[in-house]
Amino acid sequence: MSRTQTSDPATAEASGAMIRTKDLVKVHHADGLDVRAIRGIDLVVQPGEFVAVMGPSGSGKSTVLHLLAGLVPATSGEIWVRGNRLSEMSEAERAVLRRRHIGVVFQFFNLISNMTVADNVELPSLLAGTNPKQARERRKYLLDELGLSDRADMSPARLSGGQQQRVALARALANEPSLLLADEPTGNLDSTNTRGVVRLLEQVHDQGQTILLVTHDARVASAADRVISLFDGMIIDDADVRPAYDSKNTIGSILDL
Ligand SMILES: Nc1ncnc2c1ncn2[C@@H]1O[C@H](COP(=O)(O)OP(=O)(O)OP(=O)(O)O)[C@@H](O)[C@H]1O
Repeated sequence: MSRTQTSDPATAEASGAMIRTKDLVKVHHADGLDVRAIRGIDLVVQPGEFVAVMGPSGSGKSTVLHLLAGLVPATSGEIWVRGNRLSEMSEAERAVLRRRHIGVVFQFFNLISNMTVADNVELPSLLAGTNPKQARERRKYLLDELGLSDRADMSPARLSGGQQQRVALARALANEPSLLLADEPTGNLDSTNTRGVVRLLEQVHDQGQTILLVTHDARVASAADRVISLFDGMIIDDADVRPAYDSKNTIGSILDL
């Protein structure tokens, strides 16, 4: 069922959307060239939704995530996250919004190599003022769920790309963010580890957190409530793939969990 007609930004603001964009445009400037990466996106994501963003290489998926995380400014148009208009916030205010409410996993994991895996995962909780015992328990739970408990005391620099990617996901989820933004969280993973990540995303979703992730993997997209297809910087399809807020139905059988 196409739902592009129902994503009305005006309605969404009144209904407390987690994400709202209006006429969002992003032009990258590089080597004297202008690349129109995002060409007018109106998007509404409600709290608790699990949204997968798909599309061919270069269609603008990563750019959308960076914009929503407030890491790059829009060329024109507006973005609201949890009702905060990103363009009206300072850099520092956007950093606070991310630290308190948004977990981000990008293709470059930005793990700190002179800290252990455990410390990397605990850091966001400690920065947010969580007590150390709780931060440790949350870290243990996440690393266990992602099959990384035996790597806790190592430097991330000594892990494989797929392991680093899972550490980055654990770090993003440490604070139980109300919004998870993830770029290809299973891109480097074999099917066993993909199942582990999807299982964790299902749990996060069941707890009511909002997820917006970019994926090329149809198995991961099957876990979502909604799949948005980008092409040439525009949304060309926006479809409910299963009843919203019913995350316990088909994914188990699809992934043979
Ligand atoms: N920092 C940048 N400077 C210049 N152009 C950029 C920059 N980042 C992205 N682009 C261009 O913007 C367009 C969209 O890129 P983006 O990375 O968002 O696509 P994508 O759908 O995530 O691709 P992929 O699936 O390959 O990661 C591409 O044409 C890309 O070359």
